[in-house]
Amino acid sequence: MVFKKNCMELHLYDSWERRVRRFESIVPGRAGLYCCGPTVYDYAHIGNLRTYVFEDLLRRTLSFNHYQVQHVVNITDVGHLVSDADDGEDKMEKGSRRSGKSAWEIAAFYSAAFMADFRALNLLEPETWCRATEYLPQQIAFIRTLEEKGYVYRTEDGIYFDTSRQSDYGYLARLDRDALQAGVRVAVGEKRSPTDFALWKFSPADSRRQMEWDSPWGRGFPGWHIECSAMSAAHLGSWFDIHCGGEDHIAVHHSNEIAQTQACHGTRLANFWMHGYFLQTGSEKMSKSGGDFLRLQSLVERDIDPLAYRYLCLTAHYRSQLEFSWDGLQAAATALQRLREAYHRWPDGTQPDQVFLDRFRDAINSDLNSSRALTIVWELVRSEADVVMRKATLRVMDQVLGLDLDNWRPASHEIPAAVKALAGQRQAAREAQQWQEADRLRREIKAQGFLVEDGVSDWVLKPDNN
Ligand SMILES: Nc1ncnc2c1ncn2[C@@H]1O[C@H](COP(=O)(O)OP(=O)(O)OP(=O)(O)O)[C@@H](O)[C@H]1O
Ligand SMILES: [Zn+2]
Repeated sequence: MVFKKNCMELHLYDSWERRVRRFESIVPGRAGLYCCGPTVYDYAHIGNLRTYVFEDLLRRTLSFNHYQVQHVVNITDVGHLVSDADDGEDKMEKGSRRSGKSAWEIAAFYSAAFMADFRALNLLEPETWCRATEYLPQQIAFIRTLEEKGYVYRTEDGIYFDTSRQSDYGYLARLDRDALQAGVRVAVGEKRSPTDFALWKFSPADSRRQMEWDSPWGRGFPGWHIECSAMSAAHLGSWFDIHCGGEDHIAVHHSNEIAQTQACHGTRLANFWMHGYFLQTGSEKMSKSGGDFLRLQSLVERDIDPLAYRYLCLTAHYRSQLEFSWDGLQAAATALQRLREAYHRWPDGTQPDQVFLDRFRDAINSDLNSSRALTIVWELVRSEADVVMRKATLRVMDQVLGLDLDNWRPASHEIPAAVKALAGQRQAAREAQQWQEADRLRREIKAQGFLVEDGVSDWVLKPDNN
């Protein structure tokens, strides 16, 4: 798994070939990057966000290697069903029932929440965000071409892609189709093969969906996989540089994107397929469906800077699973704090240390070895190199790591223990309904330069800036 060759040139792991190979862009100097985006029926959890941190690291590394990156991220706001086998409810309609809001309202709400997380993690804004519901004509045209080429069939509930037409279907996942096919019952109105997938699903005959459109095959909605093939091709063409997602996409979503693109355009869509591995809780993938998940906001509520989570992600290689623990996160927060303090102690300079920078480039160009890159960062920080040079070097490295060192400001007021003690006394006075004493303590806290605010079950202290 570890890639040892000296690779000042960028080398990346390609899931299609299952090896690390040299990255060369299709158009010199430019790199097209498509990343499967969130299904906006709920908040993103920090597992989802780990994948976007990996993709951001990739994007920054491409820029570091002087590629002009065209980065496209989709928003899945229709068609992602609860089950990968094309059964069950659309996650958006399910989210709508849960919240009592319309599917359109929750799509807008959770897209905005996702983008707030994106910014909090200092992820670079993609050139293009694209929503599946805004690309219906492209998806329908795609399915029509597949139909004309004889790749589809109709069942009672939709239009399906016939995977038996492709001898190498599922190559990305090295799928054993014969084993899958064995023992499968074939019935009228059902899929012909377990690997076949929906391109278009019909609205139920007896009820209306919130999100549905007319099509040549009947009223309904597009399948999840067609959206990514259609939108990536719309923005990057049907043969572009890199397509990313989480490891769970290899077996179904990306295998299906490749199958339908091969059938429609004769390409496997992207030259490199790259996958971020899971954030785990216990031995399980952190997942929304599992219910037990942490949001970025859950960390903020515990006073943990979102960038500490970014740092934690960088400590592990993107192709290894990362076990979440609060201790690990706290250690990342401490390391980030020390890095920030060192950086801000040093005077500004413009001349980086070339030897350290070359070692850093070598690490990051070795299939994004971010943990090795961080080790080099700390060697630099603890080195004897001139501090002005150290700062200039760290500034360049941070363009890749994205820890936003430049914009961090030391807190102007640490809250003194004596003020915290006064706030505790005031809380006790309030609980005893001694309102005058509570007010007196509030004034005393204010005299020391702090404001105390009452939360639902606790109090919060803030510097009094007036
Ligand atoms: N635990 C995880 N760790 C890392 N990446 C993940 C994890 N779970 C999902 N992802 C990735 O997050 C991205 C967004 O996925 P999406 O919003 O569709 O959520 P999802 O896969 O439906 O999540 P869940 O399975 O938790 O319901 C995808 O690239 C997916 O592969
Ligand atoms: Zn996708």
